[in-house]
Amino acid sequence: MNAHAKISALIPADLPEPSFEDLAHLPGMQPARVPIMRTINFLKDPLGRSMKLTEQYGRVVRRQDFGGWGVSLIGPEANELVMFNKDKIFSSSLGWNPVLENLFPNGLMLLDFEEHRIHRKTLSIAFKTEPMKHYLGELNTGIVRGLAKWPTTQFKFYPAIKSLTLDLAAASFLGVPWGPDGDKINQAFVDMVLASVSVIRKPLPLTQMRRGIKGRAFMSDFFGREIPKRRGKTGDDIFTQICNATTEDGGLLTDQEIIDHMNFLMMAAHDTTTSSITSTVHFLGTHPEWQDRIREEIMAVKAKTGGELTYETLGDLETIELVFKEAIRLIPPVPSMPRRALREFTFMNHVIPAGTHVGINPMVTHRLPDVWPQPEKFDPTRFTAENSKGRHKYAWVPFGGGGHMCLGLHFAYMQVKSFFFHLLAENRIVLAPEYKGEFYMFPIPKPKDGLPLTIEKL
Ligand code: HEM
Repeated sequence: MNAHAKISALIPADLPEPSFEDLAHLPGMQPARVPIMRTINFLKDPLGRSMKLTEQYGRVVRRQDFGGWGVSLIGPEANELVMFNKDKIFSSSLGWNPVLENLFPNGLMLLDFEEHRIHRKTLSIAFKTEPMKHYLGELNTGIVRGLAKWPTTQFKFYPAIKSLTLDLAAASFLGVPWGPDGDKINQAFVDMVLASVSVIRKPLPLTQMRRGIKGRAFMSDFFGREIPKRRGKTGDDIFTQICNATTEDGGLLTDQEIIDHMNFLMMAAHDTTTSSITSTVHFLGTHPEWQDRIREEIMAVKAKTGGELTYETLGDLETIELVFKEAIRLIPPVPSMPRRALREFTFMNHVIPAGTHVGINPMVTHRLPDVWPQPEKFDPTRFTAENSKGRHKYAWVPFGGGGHMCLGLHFAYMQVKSFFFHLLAENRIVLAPEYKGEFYMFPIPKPKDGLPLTIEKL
């Protein structure tokens, strides 16, 4: 496989960039006098603004965000059309590249169609049962060690979990503790992630993008030096698995491909897991009765296994799964997903031209009242088998769907279960009385105040 991408043969070279006039027949925004103000206002309240647009215009909305024109498609049917992508109309590569290409070029999510399929199949080896069992062991050990270091008085949860998930990644992704280079790797990685969501997209001096690009160079160098040590070796960490993964034609990935995949994987895993654990903790704090129900299941697992969380007992922790699903319904870690239409298509009787930037929006779909009665209410029982009957398959899409559905989904569930298993067995999460947490909902949700709380020993 060629190291550098590689626009899929299905992507026309002369794809137009639709203007307001090209989209004028669609419901939605009029051109703003000062477009940057529109972006600023959107960033102030992404959820409120997006909900309002849907109430005002419906499920196909012409939008002017971040300077350009595009279309938001809302609802389960839209999600299915775009994510399932039966007719290969939508390019993920052309959707995500403007956001991520500088820092995470050729990451799996930035590939399309056949090329994507081949790489996805190759990487899947790292998420099979045997390596997953090993990761669980690493997660259990790392979480117990990490929790022991947390204060017994009030502290900000968000920075603490962010640092813990990064430590956990060292063991399960790289198979080593961060070591002497640890702080530098940590910083390089944090810089890359921050740059990927920074407003200034050019690597000008003193910008986050410049720091991110430097971080990428550092990480690429780190992975590049490590690859020869991993090839031909056995190892249960994701990196070693990928260094030895074979493609359909029996070959190994090139060094550059491994570097690109590792950089992307760590980014895809880190902030999303941090965000989702944080929102779950937030809702468990505001609804403590769910902590007790989860604890009962934890105790049952402990009684069964002699105290451990084993791979085989993950399925017994059903309640944490319900709570987690409800938390990421309300606060999806990836609130919207970009694509670009390669051909003209029709949705809900609206003809949408080739080249259009198309956004699908879990943040809004997850709050549609016809799909989710009393959408603002935190109610994990929505996800019991009984209550899920008849719900559209694409109504709940925090992990996406179709060909690009999150490859780390089971890893994420496992990490979340391991975290709460160890946290709640002997502790409870306590928020200040009357605490009302608020989240920045975009680009990756996080609490505005860092989520101050106390972990109280029972
Ligand atoms: C709660 C945690 C997570 C959430 C909510 C999440 C969400 C998502 C979403 C929405 C996508 C699809 C984006 C699109 O279609 O445009 C995605 C893709 C992906 N995620 Fe995750 N993710 C999470 C954790 C992880 C973890 C832990 C890993 C790795 C261990 C991971 C690896 C990936 C990869 C490789 C892709 C690209 C898949 C492809 O394009 O085929 N994610 N994730």
